[in-house]
Amino acid sequence: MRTTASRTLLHHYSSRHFLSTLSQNNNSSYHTSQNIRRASSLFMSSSVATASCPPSTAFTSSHEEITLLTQQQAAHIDDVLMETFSTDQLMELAGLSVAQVVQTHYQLSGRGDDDRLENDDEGSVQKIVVVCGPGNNGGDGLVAARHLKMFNPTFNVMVVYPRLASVEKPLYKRLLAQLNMCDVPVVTELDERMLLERDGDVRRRRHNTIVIDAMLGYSSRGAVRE
Ligand SMILES: NC(=O)C1=CN([C@@H]2O[C@H](COP(=O)(O)OP(=O)(O)OC[C@H]3O[C@@H](n4cnc5c(N)ncnc54)[C@H](OP(=O)(O)O)[C@@H]3O)[C@@H](O)[C@H]2O)[C@H](O)CC1
Repeated sequence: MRTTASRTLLHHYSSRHFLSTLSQNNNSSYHTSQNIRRASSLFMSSSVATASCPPSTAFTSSHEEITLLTQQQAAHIDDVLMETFSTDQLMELAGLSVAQVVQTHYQLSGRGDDDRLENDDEGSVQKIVVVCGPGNNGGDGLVAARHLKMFNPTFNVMVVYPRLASVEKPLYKRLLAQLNMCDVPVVTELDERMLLERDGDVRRRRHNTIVIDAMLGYSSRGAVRE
């Protein structure tokens, strides 16, 4: 029974990532998709997800109904998966799927030959900023940034990693080396000017930046601190 549930959970792992993030951060920058809704119903029908606290529902800005997991439920699902899968594997799946949902939702297509984004109108996306915390949730963000860049090298992706210096684990060192290989800049502070495509180019200021919140997952404790 546990193996079957485990397989279902793994298959939809990344969608859980979205769900738990949404439940923990009311101001999450993530948007939902049909995939997430489908995954949520699968989660809730799995024996692993039947925790003492029942799941709740919420609506996104586009009025899609989604199921939310509590911090405890999300951690429990990871505990079950960690009996069989490594952190690297789960992180890779979570980050890849975040990248896929962002690309699909925002219909990102990269730049045309003339160094402009295709469909360069007011709704186009100029930059993707992934803000990463010091834990595994931040690791998911590092993976998502890499995949977005690999989907299309012309995507303007950057990582903000405020506690970069305190991250000692070999896993994070590898993830950072991979970002370096892919030419994704990693900074510890976000300077507002980084959000502009070109200094002094007023036209480009109107365009959008996607901010992916990968700061805190289910191990978040108390009020947010530096
Ligand atoms: N099986 C797994 O573990 C996997 C989890 N995944 C994702 O990772 C998160 C859970 O990861 P975890 O490392 O346990 O923790 P977090 O990323 O949520 O954050 C822990 C760090 O955050 C700091 N922290 C905690 N509370 C606060 C706060 N209020 N303000 C600022 N900083 C905070 C904490 O810092 P300390 O100073 O207390 O050490 C930790 O460093 C899970 O949600 C999944 O998204 C992966 O997908 C892979 C598998």
